[in-house]
Amino acid sequence: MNKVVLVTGANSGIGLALCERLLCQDTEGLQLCLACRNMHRGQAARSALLTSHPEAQVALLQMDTSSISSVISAAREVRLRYNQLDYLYLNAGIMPNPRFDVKAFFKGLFSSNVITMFATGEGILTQTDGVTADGLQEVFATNLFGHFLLIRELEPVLCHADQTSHVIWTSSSNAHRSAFNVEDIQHLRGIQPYSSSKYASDLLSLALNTRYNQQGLYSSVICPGFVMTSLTYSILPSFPAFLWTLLMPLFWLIRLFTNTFTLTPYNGAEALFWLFEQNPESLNPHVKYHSLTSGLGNNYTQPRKMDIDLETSESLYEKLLQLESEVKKKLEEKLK
Ligand SMILES: NC(=O)C1=CN([C@@H]2O[C@H](COP(=O)(O)OP(=O)(O)OC[C@H]3O[C@@H](n4cnc5c(N)ncnc54)[C@H](OP(=O)(O)O)[C@@H]3O)[C@@H](O)[C@H]2O)C=CC1
Ligand SMILES: CC(C)CCC[C@@H](C)[C@H]1CC[C@H]2C3=C(CC[C@]12C)[C@@]1(C)CCC(=O)C[C@@H]1CC3
Repeated sequence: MNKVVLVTGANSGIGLALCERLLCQDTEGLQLCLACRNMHRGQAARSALLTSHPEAQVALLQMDTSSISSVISAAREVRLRYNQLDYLYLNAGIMPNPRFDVKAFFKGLFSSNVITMFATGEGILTQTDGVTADGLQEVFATNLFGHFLLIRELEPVLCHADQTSHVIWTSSSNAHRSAFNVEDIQHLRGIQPYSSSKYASDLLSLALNTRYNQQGLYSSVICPGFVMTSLTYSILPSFPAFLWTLLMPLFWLIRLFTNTFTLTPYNGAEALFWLFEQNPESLNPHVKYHSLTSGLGNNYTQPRKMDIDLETSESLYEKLLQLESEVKKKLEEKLK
């Protein structure tokens, strides 16, 4: 039986590396669906995958996770194309207008927190958020809410009594409880929308397990480590990509102290790939699976307990359900 795998944000970085790794492992038994907001970039990714795996079944799906109508019509298309979805990788993500606090960085360099700073980016990154056409905070809509809506819309192909399905979130070590407020789930009143959205994905994954395990749907979260992609390049916009490459020897050195410097999309996709091979029923809903790379360059996956609780995850879930019904009502009125 072919396994059907849908990946959001599949046209670049960690998402594309995951697709490449999945096809390397099993070209013929997979039906890959690349969900991309930009079809030109999606086409380029599909062509690259088919060049290295000409026999593979790779489909494209247009979806902008920040747009309610786009998610709803993409989900409708998925329901038409497939009877069952085995894996749903929720990987698309943004960190818009990042601000790198140089002063805090140098202060952190000479503190006892230096390893944590390099592993999580804690204390040195803030962002300025935008607002989507639907009136939602952009980071929340893209990284979390669009994906939540997608799961809800895909229930008929994800929930089967006799078969399990696995939803896998690309979260982050930058997901901090301190950045999240359950009274402000969109992070309207803060300067760390990225961290808030990733912490919310950790909470949501737990709530999904509570509500859906009996229907065969399981959810897990991973952290890819620090990976050089367009998302990280944008943190220092005046720093051209080749300068990042020049810094690689320094990063390899740092890797001797923190195995979270996975650096390449291939390494960063390790935990995503590892989860593909696991029985979802055997996984712990309270842990995050980290992609790690040792000083010698060996990749492995390590579970680490998350700083989350059931009560907050349930409150978040209720608020997401409420927002879902509000946005759907608005959409119906617009279509009338
Ligand atoms: N790089 C790192 O160090 C880390 C990354 N992560 C997470 O990994 C995930 C992948 O990021 P990464 O590979 O690094 O970065 P990339 O920028 O390379 O990949 C992000 C992907 O998400 C897509 N995307 C962005 N916005 C939307 C949208 N509105 N609708 C649909 N797709 C969208 C992008 O598409 P497009 O090409 O059109 O922009 C792109 O394919 C993200 O969730 C990120 O938060 C987590 C921890 C560390
Ligand atoms: C010599 C300097 C130019 C080195 C600067 C390094 C920092 C820019 C990076 C150190 C740890 C990195 C990190 C992230 C971004 C870049 C760093 C702060 C993330 C926050 C990116 C997004 C994530 O989801 C988690 C990453 C953690 C580590």
